[in-house]
Amino acid sequence: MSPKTLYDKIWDAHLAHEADDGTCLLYIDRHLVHEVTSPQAFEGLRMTGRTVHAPDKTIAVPDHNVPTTLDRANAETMTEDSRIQVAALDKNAKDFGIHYYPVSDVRQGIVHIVGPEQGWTLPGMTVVCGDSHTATHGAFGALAHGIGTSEVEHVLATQTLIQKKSKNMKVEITGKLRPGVTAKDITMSVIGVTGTAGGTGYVIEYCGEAIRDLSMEGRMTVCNMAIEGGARAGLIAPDEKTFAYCQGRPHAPKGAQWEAALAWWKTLYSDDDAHWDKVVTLKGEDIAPSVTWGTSPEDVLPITANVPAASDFNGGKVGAAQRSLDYMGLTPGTPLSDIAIDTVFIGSCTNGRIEDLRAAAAILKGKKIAVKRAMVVPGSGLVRAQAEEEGLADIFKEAGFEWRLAGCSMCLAMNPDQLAPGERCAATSNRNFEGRQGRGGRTHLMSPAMAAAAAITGKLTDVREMM
Ligand SMILES: CC(C)[C@H](C(=O)O)[C@@H](O)C(=O)O
Ligand code: SF4
Repeated sequence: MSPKTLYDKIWDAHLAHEADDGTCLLYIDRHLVHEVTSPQAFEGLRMTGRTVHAPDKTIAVPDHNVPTTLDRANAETMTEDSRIQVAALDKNAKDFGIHYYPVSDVRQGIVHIVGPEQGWTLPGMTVVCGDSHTATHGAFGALAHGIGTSEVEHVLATQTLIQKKSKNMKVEITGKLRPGVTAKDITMSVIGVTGTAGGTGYVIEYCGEAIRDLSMEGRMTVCNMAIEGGARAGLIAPDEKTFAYCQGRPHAPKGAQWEAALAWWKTLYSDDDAHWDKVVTLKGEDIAPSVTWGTSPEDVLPITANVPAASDFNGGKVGAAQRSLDYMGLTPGTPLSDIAIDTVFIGSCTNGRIEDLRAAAAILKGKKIAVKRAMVVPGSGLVRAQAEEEGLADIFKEAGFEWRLAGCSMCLAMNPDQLAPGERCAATSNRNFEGRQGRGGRTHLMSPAMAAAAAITGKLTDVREMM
């Protein structure tokens, strides 16, 4: 048998049909659904009198539009559009009999946090969702990627997806990370090297000692941003940490089924002599705590660097860099650590898990914030409950953070948590596009520990100075 990558293995195991031109039909194991990209898909089913083919493999949760304030049961705080989308999901989940975690359920949260938490996401699966950050689930060695609304309808109706195979890309992070350097710094640094188009046409497998050393939470952070590097999906081969994370989760297999699953999962790795179409290698020790300065995730630098000038870039990027600098209101040559910020946002499917909250709380313990506002938005109700149990919520509140309910929140301006024009935010999310957190808002992406450090000093800060 010819050697295969992990991606090849999962692909082959799910291939239902291959046409002469290479167009394939893949079987889908898990379909995650949120309120933004599903209303027309369910409407399409209704109009053609179809049902959901595999309701037991279809999981829905509202996340993007939901307010995160404690009074959110009072829908007054929602816009009309938001209310309509959430109400549609409530109705569709009920009408079509799929698994559902409504706003009132403690398990509600960001779809990419709820899936793994509930044991829906497992190694070797194909996982899709009408959402680009479905890449997150690749941390389990699942082939997971975003799909469009018409594809959501196709998967609902058939539990299959039409796909063309991507190429194989290996991103290896060798050796150990230095203190203060996290999964977020890895994934941002990779995009700094490859650019936002470097992964286009590829499925990335992240590997190497620094990746193996990461917790499952950290691995999810890394895979979450594969899409920002242009890749179709990001993957990490499952290992003992993956199996331990999955075992005992509500929807993970049990007993003999667990043993059978485990036997298959243990075959899920890239063979030694598998073919890679592209390879990128970074040394773990070279990665620094990083922040973005511009309006693309590739605009990333170590916190010790200065704001670049447009002339530092070549060709096509000069104009984009100038536009970014203007939008961000930054002067070339300014040390990044001199940039004052107004707001801190800790949350999102990139960094809204318990380990992220622990990392931020460790920096904040006994300190007070020096910014106008700061909020922690746990990625799910269960993350929130655990953080309360561990005393993290008290640390945040005593520091001056707002302690919110779960949702996408200020990751994107689809709910009441938004930046005002010109407001500058240290954010743990994954996109720093113009207007992403609110019209005219300015986003600097970083790790939870770095965001906590920024909250204390009121400016972008090297977390290593606080450790
Ligand atoms: C709203 C949704 C379709 C979108 C996505 O696909 O990623 C959102 O989650 C985002 O992060 O921009
Ligand atoms: S938290 Fe942000 S990136 Fe993640 S699904 Fe929600 S809006 Fe998209």
